Amino acid sequence: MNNADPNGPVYYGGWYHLFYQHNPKGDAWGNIVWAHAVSKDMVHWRHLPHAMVPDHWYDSRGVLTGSITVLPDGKVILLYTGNTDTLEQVQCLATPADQSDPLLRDWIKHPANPILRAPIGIGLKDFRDPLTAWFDHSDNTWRTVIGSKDDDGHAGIVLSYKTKDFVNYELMPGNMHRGPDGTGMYECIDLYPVGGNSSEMLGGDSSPEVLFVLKESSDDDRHDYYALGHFDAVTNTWTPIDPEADLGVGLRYDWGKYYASKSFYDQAKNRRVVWGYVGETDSEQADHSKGWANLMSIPRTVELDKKTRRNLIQWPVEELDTLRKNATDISAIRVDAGSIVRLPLHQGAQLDILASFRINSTDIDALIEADIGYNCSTSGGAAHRGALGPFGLLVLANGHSEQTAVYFYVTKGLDGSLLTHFCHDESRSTNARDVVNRVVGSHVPVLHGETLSVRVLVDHSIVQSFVMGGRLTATSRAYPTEAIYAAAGVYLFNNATSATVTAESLVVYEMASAKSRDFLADDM
Ligand SMILES: OC[C@H]1O[C@@](CO)(OC[C@@]2(O[C@H]3O[C@H](CO)[C@@H](O)[C@H](O)[C@H]3O)O[C@H](CO)[C@@H](O)[C@@H]2O)[C@@H](O)[C@@H]1O
Repeated sequence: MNNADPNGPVYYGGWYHLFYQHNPKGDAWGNIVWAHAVSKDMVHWRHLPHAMVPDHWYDSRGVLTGSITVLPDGKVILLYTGNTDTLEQVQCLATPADQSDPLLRDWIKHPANPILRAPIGIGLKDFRDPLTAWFDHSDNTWRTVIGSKDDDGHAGIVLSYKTKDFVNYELMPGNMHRGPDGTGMYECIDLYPVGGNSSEMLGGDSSPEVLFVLKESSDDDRHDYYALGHFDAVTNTWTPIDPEADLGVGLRYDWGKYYASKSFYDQAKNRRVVWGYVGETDSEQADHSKGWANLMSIPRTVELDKKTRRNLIQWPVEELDTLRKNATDISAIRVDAGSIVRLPLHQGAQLDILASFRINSTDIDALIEADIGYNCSTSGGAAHRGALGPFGLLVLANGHSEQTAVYFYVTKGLDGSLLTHFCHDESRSTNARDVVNRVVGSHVPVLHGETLSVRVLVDHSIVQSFVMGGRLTATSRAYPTEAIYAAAGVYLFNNATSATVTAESLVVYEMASAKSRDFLADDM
């Protein structure tokens, strides 16, 4: 994509539109325009000409991230951050030149731009990424929020504005939310309801079971954090349901390489879909050599986990299943402690793997306590052997030099409680030396009677895992040099010392390529 953030995703005119931050002149950040692609299914994409380019003093250093709002009368509003000639971040408005064009190809920037500048006390470079607006019935105004930070405490803050015409804005008193000290600049804020009948912000669903997701992209550590909370429109405040899991310190959309996500409400299927971008973990020199950098994640539906009410569920959109072909069912394989099993597949580079595991219960019962304090990132990766883990899959693996391990690791407390972790170990994913390889992941809720399940999407240089039905996700980049195409294999492994594991269900689909291309007249 050269370069990054999804911008203004929207379903309009029968098309899914995805705009994104793009550098037409290189693979590194710079010369930022809104590139534009459309799709009927979010799988097969058609590229259109750039939608928004820097051509005014107020966005000459980049048309930065923003959003699209479709008003009830069909009017389309585009809000974005302009990076001015002095690198000040200002908010700008654009509308379609021809609203009857379902492709939304041409945009007109409003003559009053910039329509909003940073308020007193806010850094001129800390004011960006306006959110899709929603209507507040209490005073009949439109609301949007913009991310920033409070330098006193280095805490992320959510600034909210009201407007009647999208040209004039009023800053609402206080912050909708201030994160814990140290969270830093909140980029690309998102806010939406979950748990009720609809995840549409507009119009809302005021039933008591509704919670509001507040999400921020943390400029400091480049992870997407979210928290569940209550949103009070009257006081204009969002409050986390659990202060220990406040925004920027607890839950993440993804534990791997995934950033600057943005969701939209898909009225065609009454679902909320979220996009994030996946950066490179090799060197800038490698980006220059291959001539491109960064890609968009698989679009995911996002909803409240109604069983726990403590986390979200993210899952690849169902349309992705249309790429499936050649299923191999290898269910009911027993994997003894310390063993590895190669799966009989034709290729391992484009796969959709669905697996569920169960640990032999007598092995668990026989233990008094095991590996409490386990941490994916610091406990030694897939090579570290514990009593009840690691076990799972090796993908993009050739059996000797390269593999990316995706695995469970279960610990047992003295009180008999089990805690399940899911991790990606990238440390052996490539023979190349210019790559930042990590072990990433976290603990994931497993309820009584549930098997340990994971769906792994493998696509050449990217591995995306959806764990326990989507309660946790992890995305890794891998740059295998030998474990490629037909030489890329998949293995089951069990590196636990004291547990036999059964892959109760294991189905592997080969995946077709999506073959995106430029938009042609025939596509209409
Ligand atoms: O493309 C701008 C949008 O991207 C976001 C979130 O990804 O901000 C990223 C940010 O950093 C980029 O620019 C830096 C140079 O200024 C560069 O070092 C970095 O690698 C890039 O990702 O872009 C703004 C503007 O430059 C900067 O303040 C951010 O750190 C989003 O917030 C922006 O709208």
